[in-house]
Amino acid sequence: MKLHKGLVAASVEALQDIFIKNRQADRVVEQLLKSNKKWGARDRAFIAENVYGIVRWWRLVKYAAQIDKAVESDDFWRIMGVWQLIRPVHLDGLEAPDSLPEWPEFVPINAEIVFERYREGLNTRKIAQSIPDWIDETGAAELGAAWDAELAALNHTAPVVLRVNTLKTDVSTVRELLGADIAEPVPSVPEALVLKKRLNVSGLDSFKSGFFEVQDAGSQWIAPYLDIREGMSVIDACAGAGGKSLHLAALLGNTGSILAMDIEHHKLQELERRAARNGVTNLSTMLINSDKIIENLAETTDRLLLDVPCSGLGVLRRNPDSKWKLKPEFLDKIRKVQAQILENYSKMVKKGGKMVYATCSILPSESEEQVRSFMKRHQADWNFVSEHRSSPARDGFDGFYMALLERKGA
Ligand SMILES: C[S@@+](CC[C@H](N)C(=O)[O-])C[C@H]1O[C@@H](n2cnc3c(N)ncnc32)[C@H](O)[C@@H]1O
Repeated sequence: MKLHKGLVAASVEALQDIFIKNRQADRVVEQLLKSNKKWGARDRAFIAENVYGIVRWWRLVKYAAQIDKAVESDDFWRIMGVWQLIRPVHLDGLEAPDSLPEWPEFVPINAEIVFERYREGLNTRKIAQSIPDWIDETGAAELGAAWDAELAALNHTAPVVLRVNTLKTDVSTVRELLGADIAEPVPSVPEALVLKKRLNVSGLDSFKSGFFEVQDAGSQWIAPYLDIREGMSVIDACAGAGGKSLHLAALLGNTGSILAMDIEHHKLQELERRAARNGVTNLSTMLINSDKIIENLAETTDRLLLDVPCSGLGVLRRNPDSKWKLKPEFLDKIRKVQAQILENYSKMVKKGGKMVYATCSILPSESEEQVRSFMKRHQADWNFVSEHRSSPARDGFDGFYMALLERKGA
């Protein structure tokens, strides 16, 4: 494939935004594509594939390029050139291109040395799988032998998965609208359709009409895990922009009530917009801006979802830049927040009611161990019912954890 210098330069700039200005990769790519409306589908695919590819394989490609810390624009051009050489071998197993274009920016690249370094890098897991030392060590310590496969699976490109909104339509109608060859059902996830071809789904009329939301298949296991029945009161206490609140509303068939809460106002505003599009009529939102808010809701709800803030180490397929931005101190801090949320928010459940504690982390220290430690303190008050995980390696889904607990004594 012939390289187009304008697209390469735009990708280089995007990488600088991500790694120097610390901006989020998906926002950077989205903004770049939006501000270049003349680019065709192939140009857009080039930008997305190269920027995400390099972010995902950042450590390996830097190793092959012999760059320790990318600082100057020259470093990013070199990384981009080296990626053009190794990408076909690394991702598709194809023959590498013979040479790069003779652009001045690529002059320092020696393909022979690049491939020597690339092959050498593949011998060390943290370089081969492009992961910071501390995450590799934490993953190995917590997951043991399972870490290898999970880490490799977390480096795959995630498919686009839709959750059909049963308040408005059904799976076969959406499948027909999108094309049966494009949208395929996912065994064991009844409302999910996985796209076999990249589509700009948010531009489709069926999306604007609220027929579906984009939501990973593993994430779609969480709302049903709460064991809800029509007419129940449900609190989604870490609702964010409401991926799971909307699913809960659909499972309730717009009966009962959902109270969606979060500490961030703008997320709840986005949730309200999405709820209107989805035809949800049983949901209200509440900002958590003091401890009193939670205290005042003591023993008021039949079901509680705690989809707590976490490291996001289960969703690296979708957010590969987060592995470079995550710090050990954040992980320590967020584990304390998770324990506090579980301790304080669980009081909102009525006696005889149920709650689900969920994370999008593959680390037991944020998931199973938090629940074990809660259960140790609250054996008199709570029963542990069950727990489940979606595994990138086993299921091909993002890595989610969910545990169902029941409050004793009705
Ligand atoms: C994993 S995200 C939620 C994702 C959301 N449930 C969904 O399905 O789209 C965790 C959320 O918890 C919120 N959060 C962080 N600290 C919180 C706290 N102390 N109480 C309630 N929510 C909190 C964050 O703002 C974030 O939106």
